[in-house]
Amino acid sequence: MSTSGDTRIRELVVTPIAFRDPPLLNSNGVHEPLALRVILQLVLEDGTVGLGESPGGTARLERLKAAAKVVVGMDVFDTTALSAAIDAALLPTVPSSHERGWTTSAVEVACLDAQGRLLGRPVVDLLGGAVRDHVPFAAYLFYKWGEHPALDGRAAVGDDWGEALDPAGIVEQARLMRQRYGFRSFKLKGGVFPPDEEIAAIRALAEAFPGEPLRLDPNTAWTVETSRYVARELDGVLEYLEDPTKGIPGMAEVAKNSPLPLATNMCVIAWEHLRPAVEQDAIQVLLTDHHYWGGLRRTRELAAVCEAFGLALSMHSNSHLGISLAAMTHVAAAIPNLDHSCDTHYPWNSADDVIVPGVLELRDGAVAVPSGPGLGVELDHDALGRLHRLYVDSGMRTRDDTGYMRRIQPDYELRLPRW
Ligand SMILES: O=C([O-])C(=O)C[C@H](O)[C@@H](O)C(=O)[O-]
Repeated sequence: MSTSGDTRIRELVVTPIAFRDPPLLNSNGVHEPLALRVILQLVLEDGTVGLGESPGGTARLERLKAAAKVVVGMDVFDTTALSAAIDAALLPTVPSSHERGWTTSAVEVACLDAQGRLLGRPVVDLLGGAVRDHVPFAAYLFYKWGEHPALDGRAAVGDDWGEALDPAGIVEQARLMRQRYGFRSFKLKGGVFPPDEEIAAIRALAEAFPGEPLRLDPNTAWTVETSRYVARELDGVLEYLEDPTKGIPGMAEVAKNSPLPLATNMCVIAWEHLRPAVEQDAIQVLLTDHHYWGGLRRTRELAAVCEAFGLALSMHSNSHLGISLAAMTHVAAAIPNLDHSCDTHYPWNSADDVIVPGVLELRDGAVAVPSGPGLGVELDHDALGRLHRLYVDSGMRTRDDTGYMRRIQPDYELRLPRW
């Protein structure tokens, strides 16, 4: 452990990868057979390497490559200056601060991993220390097909989760999640079937898992009126209702009469959204996500802002691998006012991870905070190479749930709100 070496950044290696994803349904369509991420290796002059992970797709990949040019020669401990430099480089072509946040966040995580390795301390210690040694996660339930159908000469691709297209299927999926990972709270991704069918699925879950926290997230598939109806029907059954309708004003309309707290990771996704959301009392729970809130330290700051305004905290996830799970776990461990278990897609994707197995385990519905230096996880270079080749060979460059759905069901129409 030493910081007496040269802590300037020599290189940021940016590697796009693809990994297997099941046919999970949502209000935009269905997950494709592959999901995309980008893996970062931040190499310091003294040879220390910090890891980061970002959602993939051409736009995010190109921005990370632009960031890689900016960071060379800067000090890895200078994260404020690093984020400002990346932000300034992206500003002319990326006007949205939310969009720029995806890039600065991924680089900040790699910096904190490198800092932790240099200091011999886990990242959570750089965020103020752990207030919990295990972070609780919720089982992320999806309506899903039993397999990706045969397409373009490719055979059908099944998995060991099976089909879930009705309340019984969702309860069965929840039982498997409980059996395999011990989850003690459940989130259902809705917006797929008419609201009464999704209400029935939530009631079936409540009966199968009495007293355990439940959430429903239709990703803005409903009108204000439908959202109010569902909130009334599920009063006393859900811990919160997530993004039932679009936008801060729409959510505020629903919140006026909702007996349930409303949560979001869609209408409050950047600092400038906090003020109107609070003024209009549009949400009661914010799902943080370090991937777009500017990194782990900014997420810790966001938690303090939420505390000041009486907003409860949960955590959002997208299809991700172990570097992201480690980062999510460290930051969640450092937030005193984390009121709800965090979301994670990890059970759907962990078979294809890029980290050496053994550190991150979902057990009893929680992940133990890694105690090794930095994020506490090591890169599996063979796995990275394999998943990079899969990316190159697949030709897939952007996520397109709607386009994929249309190829399978040509009459599929994207409508938000749908009901
Ligand atoms: O909570 C959310 O909105 C998400 O998790 C976004 C994801 O893209 C989810 O909808 C998915 O994986 O289909």
